[in-house]
Amino acid sequence: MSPTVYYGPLVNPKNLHEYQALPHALLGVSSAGIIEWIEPDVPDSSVLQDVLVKHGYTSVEDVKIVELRRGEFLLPGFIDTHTHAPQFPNTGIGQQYELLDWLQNVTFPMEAKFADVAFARDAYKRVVRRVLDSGTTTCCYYGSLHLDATKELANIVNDAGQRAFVGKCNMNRNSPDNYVEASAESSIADTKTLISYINGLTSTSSGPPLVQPILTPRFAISCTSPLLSSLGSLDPSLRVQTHISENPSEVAFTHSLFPACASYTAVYDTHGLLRHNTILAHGVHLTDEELDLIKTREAGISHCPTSNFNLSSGVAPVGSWLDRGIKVGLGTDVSGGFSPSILTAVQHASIASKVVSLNGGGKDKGPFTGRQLTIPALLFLATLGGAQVCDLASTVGSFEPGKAFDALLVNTDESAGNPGLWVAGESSVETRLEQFLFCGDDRNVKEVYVQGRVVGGTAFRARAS
Ligand SMILES: O=c1[nH]c(=O)c2nc[nH]c2[nH]1
Ligand SMILES: [Zn+2]
Repeated sequence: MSPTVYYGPLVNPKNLHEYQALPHALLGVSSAGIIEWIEPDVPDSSVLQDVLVKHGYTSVEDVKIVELRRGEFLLPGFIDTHTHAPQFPNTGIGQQYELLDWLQNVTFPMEAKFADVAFARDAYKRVVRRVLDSGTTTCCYYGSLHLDATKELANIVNDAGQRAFVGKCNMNRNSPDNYVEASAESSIADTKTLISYINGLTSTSSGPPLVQPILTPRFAISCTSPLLSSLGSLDPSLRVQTHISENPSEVAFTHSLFPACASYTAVYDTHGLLRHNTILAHGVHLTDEELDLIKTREAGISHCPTSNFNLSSGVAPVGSWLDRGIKVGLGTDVSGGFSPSILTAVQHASIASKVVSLNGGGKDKGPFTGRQLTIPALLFLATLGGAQVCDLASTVGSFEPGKAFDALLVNTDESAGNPGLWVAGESSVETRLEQFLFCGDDRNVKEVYVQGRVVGGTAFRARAS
């Protein structure tokens, strides 16, 4: 890969309160896919040569220059902090159920099919392509409980060049006979085998491996205490993903299974699974004491609003989490959620925050509690917030020298094939971003870059076909 310089509009999240919108930016990416420098304002392309010389190139010939066209802008890639690869074939069905019935009637039967590795391979190829083309450059994947199928998922993600965490479910109780692990010991043995396998994959890009293993206790209900303890005593540098406090019946069942634990959160904490690299999906019904514990342990929460609406789980008080300083990202949670796109999660996160706001209360507790999420906050959750939750904020989530170039080239021009929604003429970068977040879809995702390499998007697909 040659060094590349991108020239044109760029959107860069900074924090929950602000983002940069630069109409004429220059961004230099090394041949290893690392951002080397950003020039925020180069309105006149005639000075391009001077700027390049300043950054060590002797001439324009030394680099590939990608000049963005009308309606295009660069955005850091989306980070999906929670989804289930083996549930994609179920997308869009089952919304009549709440969580526990949905698991029994819809989800476990589908996941059980992933015992068949050929079936898994076929499904996972399509899953990973769809997720990448939706603009997700980093994804936290739950696999099924099957070792071989989850190895296939890791292979496919690695071959596709996506940055990802891949885990196989640990679940040795309260699951159907045809979809349960035989014992805590066999669950741990398979988990260790998967970790070694993923750590042994050869990365398709330069730099650190894009695919990493992640511990995946499905949720407390499906794991015995010995299984949770064994997982908690594996290498603490391993990330953990699990579900928490999604639905009232789930919370009550969890309390009945772990009567000695003060709370659902305490179940994970007492088993060594609540730590700075833990991703907790949902958290809709967490108490103040639990939120304090999550903050103390520096764990993060994956907010999955599409799923929370779809399975009638509730409306998460995300603003109060943000005011407490808890790390928050977005998750699609397919197929509890019915869309693989973080854009849908952004839209539903906005609506969920408006529902919380309409219900009133708590506005005096901080800038986010009880208020609707702003565009800077929504953008942050979809990018940098997700990176923090994944313990990857020094690598991805925004455009900064030293970070990987994980990015989207967004096309909001009429020609993208999602026409009629965009303000005609020369609208500002801010307007285009807001319209993309609320009306955009994968037709507007022209190129998807992971570590500088194009791995998805409409133009990528057109070139491949
Ligand atoms: O949204 C969810 N999806 C799942 O597959 C699941 N398993 C436990 N809890 C869960 N919640
Ligand atoms: Zn989930």
